Amino acid sequence: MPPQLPPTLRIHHAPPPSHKYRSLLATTFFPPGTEIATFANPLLALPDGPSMRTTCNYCLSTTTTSSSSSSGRALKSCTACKAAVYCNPSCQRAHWKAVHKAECKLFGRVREQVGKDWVPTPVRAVAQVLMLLKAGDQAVKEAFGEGGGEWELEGNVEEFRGEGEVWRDFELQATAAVVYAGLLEGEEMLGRAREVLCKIQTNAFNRLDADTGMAGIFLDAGLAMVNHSCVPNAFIGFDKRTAVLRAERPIQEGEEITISYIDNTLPKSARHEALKLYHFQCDCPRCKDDLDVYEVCQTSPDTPLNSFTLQPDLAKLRNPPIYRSRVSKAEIETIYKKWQALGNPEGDDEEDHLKLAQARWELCRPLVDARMWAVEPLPTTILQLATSWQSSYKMVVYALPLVCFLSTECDPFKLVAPFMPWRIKGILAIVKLLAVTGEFTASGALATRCTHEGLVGTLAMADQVSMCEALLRLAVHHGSVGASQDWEVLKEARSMLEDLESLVGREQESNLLRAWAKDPEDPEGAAFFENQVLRPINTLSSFAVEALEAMLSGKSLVKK
Ligand SMILES: C[S@@+](CC[C@H](N)C(=O)[O-])C[C@H]1O[C@@H](n2cnc3c(N)ncnc32)[C@H](O)[C@@H]1O
Repeated sequence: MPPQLPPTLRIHHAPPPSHKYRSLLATTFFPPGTEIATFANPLLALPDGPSMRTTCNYCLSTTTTSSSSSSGRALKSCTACKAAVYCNPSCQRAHWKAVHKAECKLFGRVREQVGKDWVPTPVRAVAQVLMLLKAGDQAVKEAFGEGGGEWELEGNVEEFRGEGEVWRDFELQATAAVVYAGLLEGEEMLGRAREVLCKIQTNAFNRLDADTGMAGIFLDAGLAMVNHSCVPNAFIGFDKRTAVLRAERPIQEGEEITISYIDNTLPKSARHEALKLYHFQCDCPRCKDDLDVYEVCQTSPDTPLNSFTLQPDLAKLRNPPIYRSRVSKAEIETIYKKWQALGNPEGDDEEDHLKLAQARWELCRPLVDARMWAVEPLPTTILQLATSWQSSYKMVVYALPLVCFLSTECDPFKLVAPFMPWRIKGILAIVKLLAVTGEFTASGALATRCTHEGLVGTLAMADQVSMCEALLRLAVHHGSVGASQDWEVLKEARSMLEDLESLVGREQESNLLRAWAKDPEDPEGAAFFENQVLRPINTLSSFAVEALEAMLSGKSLVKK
């Protein structure tokens, strides 16, 4: 079947000298959070090479062990190649029909030649395309064939060819794909394989899984027409084998739809470095005026949506930190470059991790002094520490102020729309830690697990169950807007909320929170949220920086 575009979208051809070529336009108005289109029949959808034994190779649902799927059932290997795995027979049949029939023998060749049972993702993707072209697949021919048809993908081949090292790497990968696909290695075939690889690099989206972090690639000929902006009006979410394009901001009928190909909250030079892969000069407003996250947030049409969030102070979202001018944009670029150059520690040595965290924090010092919490690399530095503390016996309680801080002082400025999946994940992180501290509080163990009196006192006074319920109501509300109903994080939030609602003896609190969730202006409900949820979360958040400073300077936490 030739590719088809959903009726909510149309293609616009930009006249020269624009290098944009084609773009996607909306055929109707989309309010923030609404679904623009789904893409359920991709040309390519594959898990990342190393995770192909723990991910269903057809529907791409993930699992943490090789022996059990997320539903508790074992993933079954293809009996012929023993490399591709599936969560059920219908996924296996569908994959066989879609591509595995052509690629199954590839894994035997790989095993024979390099002794592995997986292939790097781009190599497998190119091999799949070459085999589908050979099999005469119509949609793949239109996207990858030569002849400049309407659906032929942009490959920026000449630009890639001009990049010495990148091109040499492409040549190696293309050769491997041809060999593993069992095709004849003539110059024509190798040339075709290189071109396919250029098209995949330019048009496939990284299928980053918000639940597991595992990536893979996804390529749909229609979705591939969407251009980039560092202040996009849309974003893509993945639900197994389907990509969903959603509005991030209001989109008018006839307006171009844009997404961000990269992490658009990084400083300008880091964004441009990441965009090099796509060979164009970004001239979006964030790039033109070198706006930082606070400046983008200030003018975002989505700011009012935050009135039902953990940062409902819209004036704060519209006013950047007062000391912001103390750190110039050039200084931020330098900090970011030095921070990146620090790299990652090898191995699990605690000392090495601590030293690196100290060096990162010291580099961020000017941002800390200017209270520019949402400017990278500061939020990532805090997130890395929060993540490692969450699983540390000694530090788990101290992770709580950090995640509260990220959800109140960093995320709302970086990702203004509250339904963005990473913001919802941040809220769930608070709930999970409150479940731990709630148990410590109930069993009397809190004071022995934490020496910070302010933290212990706040938790002792707080109604941690109501805090969890309010947070879950926020997560369920925004998760239902910005993600699919099958999103694991949303399902988890729903089930936790059900458990809390069924607790006896807290009907009054639950009723107040239900009233607040239905109408955030409800006076009693709003007052309850303000006093019992927002206030303790802000207090916890206020301990984050001192906890970080104390821990990173090797002091135990000062008693307050
Ligand atoms: C995924 S494709 C997008 C569709 C593309 N415009 C086309 O007609 O095939 C990515 C390529 O589109 C172009 N592109 C994307 N965003 C752009 C932008 N903001 N300005 C100029 N070109 C852009 C670049 O050539 C990039 O490599």
